[in-house]
Amino acid sequence: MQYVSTRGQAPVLTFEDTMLTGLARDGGLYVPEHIPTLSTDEIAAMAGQSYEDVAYTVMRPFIGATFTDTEFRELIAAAYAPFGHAARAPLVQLAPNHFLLELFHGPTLAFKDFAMQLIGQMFQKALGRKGERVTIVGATSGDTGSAAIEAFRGLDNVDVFILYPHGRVSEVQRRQMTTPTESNVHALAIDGDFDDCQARLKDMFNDFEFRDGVKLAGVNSINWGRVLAQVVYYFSSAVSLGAPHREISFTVPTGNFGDIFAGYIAKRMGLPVRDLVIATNQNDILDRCMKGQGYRKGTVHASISPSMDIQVSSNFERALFEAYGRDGGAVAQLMAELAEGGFDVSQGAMEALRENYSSGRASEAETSATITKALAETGELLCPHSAVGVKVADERREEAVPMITLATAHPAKFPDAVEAATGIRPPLPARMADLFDREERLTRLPNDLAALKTHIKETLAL
Ligand SMILES: Cc1ncc(COP(=O)(O)O)c(C=O)c1O
Ligand SMILES: N[C@@H](CCOP(=O)(O)O)C(=O)O
Repeated sequence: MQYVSTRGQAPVLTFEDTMLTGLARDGGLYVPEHIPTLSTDEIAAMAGQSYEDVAYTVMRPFIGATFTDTEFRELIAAAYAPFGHAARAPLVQLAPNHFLLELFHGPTLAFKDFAMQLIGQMFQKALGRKGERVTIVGATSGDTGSAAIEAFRGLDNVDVFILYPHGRVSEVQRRQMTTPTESNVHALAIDGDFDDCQARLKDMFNDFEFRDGVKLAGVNSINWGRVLAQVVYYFSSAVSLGAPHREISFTVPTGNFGDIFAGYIAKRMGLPVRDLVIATNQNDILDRCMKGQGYRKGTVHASISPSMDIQVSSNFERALFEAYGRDGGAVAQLMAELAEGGFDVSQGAMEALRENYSSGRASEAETSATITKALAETGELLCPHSAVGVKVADERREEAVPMITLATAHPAKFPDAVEAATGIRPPLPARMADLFDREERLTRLPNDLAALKTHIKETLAL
């Protein structure tokens, strides 16, 4: 399996090089040159299998010769062993034909652990074999950063720098990033929003002298391995509700578009997905775009679902690449227009997008009311991101087709919003009970590329 850039001008790479490279050198994102399919029998055989076995079947066709079958099975087993639920991604029923996919039983209590724990294993194996060291720089609105730090803390061949927007992540998220004591972990509080952090990260990748000098690697969903690992739970959950013999819809709380794009890949691989619903908070650029208003950057407004406070949605580029018939030149042109403020999606591409995705948004009041209502009616305590999903799913779901809403984080990561809506302050799991007693370590920096590069180089003593 080879990987190509969404902008068509970067070298074609293997899975291993794609994983270790991060952003393509033309500024684009890597995608598989073709999307493999699974037969109905192969999908049906997943019923009753362990999450790990489903993961192997779904991801194996994308890995090529990077790992042997045995190695890959071992990496998967090690990745999911720390999860706090035997099913890894259990489904609970909210209402007739509406199910919640709990993706928050990993070490840092968010869906990011599904991919990050596996990426951590794959990086270690690949770097150990090559005898190489890399510098991971990540941008986070809260959850990617904590998951990345957990996956890479203490490793010999990796330094990890995480840029998060100062004052715009929850206290639990911040402490997950600032309290690890390992010397290879560096939490950087940036004076800006998540879009600024992600833009500076992409600037670093596009500065080849810096990129090559520090051996830059990325673990945001820029990295194809992140998207790939998230495809698995679409299969495991759909099969447990009767796929491939019936259609299933999904609603996905969306910010950077990595998670829902993984759902699209599952569909292309043969899973009978009827609707993929993009659920946004008040930062609703994607919902506006799907409603035909073009893709135009606005100001990021802080919300009670802070991990989705994103306007420039990185993986939407991958969706556009597919919608424009895999025309890298067209995507490069759109991204140049985005840098100037935004663009209109052509009619043909809009139709292609609407064949696969629909959308909805939740205001702050609607999100809060959904947390209250879900507790009263189902006993489920939702995090605000999952509540955005449940609210939009309730508007979109059809009687005859099961709807699965992705619950992307544990309510204890956002205790203020949950307490305001329900009066209940959800406790952290026992293993994190002392999180608020641990000492914090962080560096505050301006939203300035030169300052960031200097800080990283000085920390690495380069
Ligand atoms: C809790 C939570 N929910 C939803 C999202 C949105 O996911 P994506 O960025 O893959 O669209 C994020 C951030 O990515 C998140 O941390
Ligand atoms: N919500 C994310 C934003 C980064 O998304 P990613 O999937 O590209 O890593 C976060 O929690 O950091």
